[in-house]
Amino acid sequence: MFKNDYLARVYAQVEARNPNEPEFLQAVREVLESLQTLVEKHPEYEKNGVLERMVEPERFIQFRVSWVDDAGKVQVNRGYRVQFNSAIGPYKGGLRLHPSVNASVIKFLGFEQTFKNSLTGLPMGGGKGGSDFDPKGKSDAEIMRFCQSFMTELSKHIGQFTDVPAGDIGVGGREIGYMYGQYKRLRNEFTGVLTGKGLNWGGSLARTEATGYGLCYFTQEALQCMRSDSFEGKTVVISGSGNVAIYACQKATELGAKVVAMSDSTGYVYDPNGIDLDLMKDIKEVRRARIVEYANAKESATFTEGCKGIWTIPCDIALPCATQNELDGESAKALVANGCTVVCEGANMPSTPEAIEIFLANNVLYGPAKAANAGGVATSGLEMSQNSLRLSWTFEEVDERLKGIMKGIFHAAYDASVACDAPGNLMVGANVAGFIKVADSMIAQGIAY
Ligand SMILES: NC(=O)C1=CN([C@@H]2O[C@H](COP(=O)(O)OP(=O)(O)OC[C@H]3O[C@@H](n4cnc5c(N)ncnc54)[C@H](OP(=O)(O)O)[C@@H]3O)[C@@H](O)[C@H]2O)C=CC1
Ligand SMILES: O=C(O)CCC(=O)C(=O)O
Repeated sequence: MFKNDYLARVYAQVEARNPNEPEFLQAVREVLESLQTLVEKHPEYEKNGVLERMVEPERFIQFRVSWVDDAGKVQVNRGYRVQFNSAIGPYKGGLRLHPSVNASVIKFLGFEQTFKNSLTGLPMGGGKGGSDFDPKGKSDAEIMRFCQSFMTELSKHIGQFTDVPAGDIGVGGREIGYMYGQYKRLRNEFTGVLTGKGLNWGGSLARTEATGYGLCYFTQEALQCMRSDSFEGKTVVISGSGNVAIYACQKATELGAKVVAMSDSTGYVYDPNGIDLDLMKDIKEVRRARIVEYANAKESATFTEGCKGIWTIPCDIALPCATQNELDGESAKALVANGCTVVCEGANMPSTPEAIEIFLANNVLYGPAKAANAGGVATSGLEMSQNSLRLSWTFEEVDERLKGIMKGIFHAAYDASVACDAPGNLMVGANVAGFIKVADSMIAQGIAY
């Protein structure tokens, strides 16, 4: 509930304008609720209509993506790009290819991205895009034709100084390659218009690993500063088995933890001996197969259908790395009852508001997505820097910078939580710390920019 009239008014307007967009409303409500103390101390935000402007995307583009499947049949999907906020830099954020993609999902992601990018300390505004195209079961040739058609329209709206997309669910190195090739064909320019590029053509070392590694660096710093503890000896459960989940598993294991479960949209595998990451990578990154294959290949592992059950596995640390609202109140209660004391989010908005309430009420160290998973976009920012410099840094150099950025994000969120009378509440802290830089830049740039 809003104790502040200004925030209540802004939220009521967002609700009225976006009535069928539950994910977007959820993301906006969380941020506005976190800003109560700040806006009371800073009347300039209301005076300059900052919040009214911040909740409305600068631009929302929706377009037809037609392509021809392997049987010669015409298919039509819907493409999106939201250019949410450019106050502190060019729009920046991933592209998602998944049948669940719609305006609400794209807008919640773009809204969150604005604060996340601000937290990295790098000059990047917020954007996001994608399509309801389902890559599952499509041939390479179909993926290529879809990506080319998608980029034919998207290319009119992006550019290295305007908007720099990257990967998200369903978009990895293969898709970025097809899209980059099409952009180059259309524009005849070799620029850093996308990140997550291949290493031979302008990509950055460590971008593939960055979101998962960054999640663990953030969690490790939070554990150390708030609990005098670490990953060492901990049992970890990770949902998902895509880019973020795989590299979170790798880094958590390197830091001394045992990851005992991972999932995909069909179900989860439990391996009390610890996930065999080489096997998981072969199944997911090479064969693009279902996770049941892990249990088929590994005697120590079991497969259970359905995604939710993964949160009933006893663990010390839970890292949700699949998708939005995958962890609800019931799952949060199960985690707490089984002794879980740390939840840090690799996915965007994976915990429902009920789940977050349960974590906070039970003193769970809760690391919200826009802080904890910012390592991916931060390293995309480092890819942009390298492209501008016409240089490539070593893996170690990028990884060191990533580590520094993740530690910095934890401290910015923690310090802001203290300043807002909510010490240790990293959700409030991340929202406030991310907000201030964007809000002050919007004021500095005037209203009609
Ligand atoms: N890639 C990046 O750099 C960043 C990603 N993120 C966020 O991390 C999350 C994962 O992204 P990423 O690893 O890149 O994506 P991938 O496509 O590589 O993997 C996604 C994983 O999540 C599972 N998943 C996706 N949708 C659902 C669903 N509706 N229900 C259950 N499981 C689902 C997938 O299972 P299946 O294969 O069966 O669909 C897969 O295991 C997303 O929330 C994304 O926005 C955040 C910051 C940066
Ligand atoms: O690397 C990027 O630009 C975007 C990463 C992303 O989509 C995210 O942070 O959610």
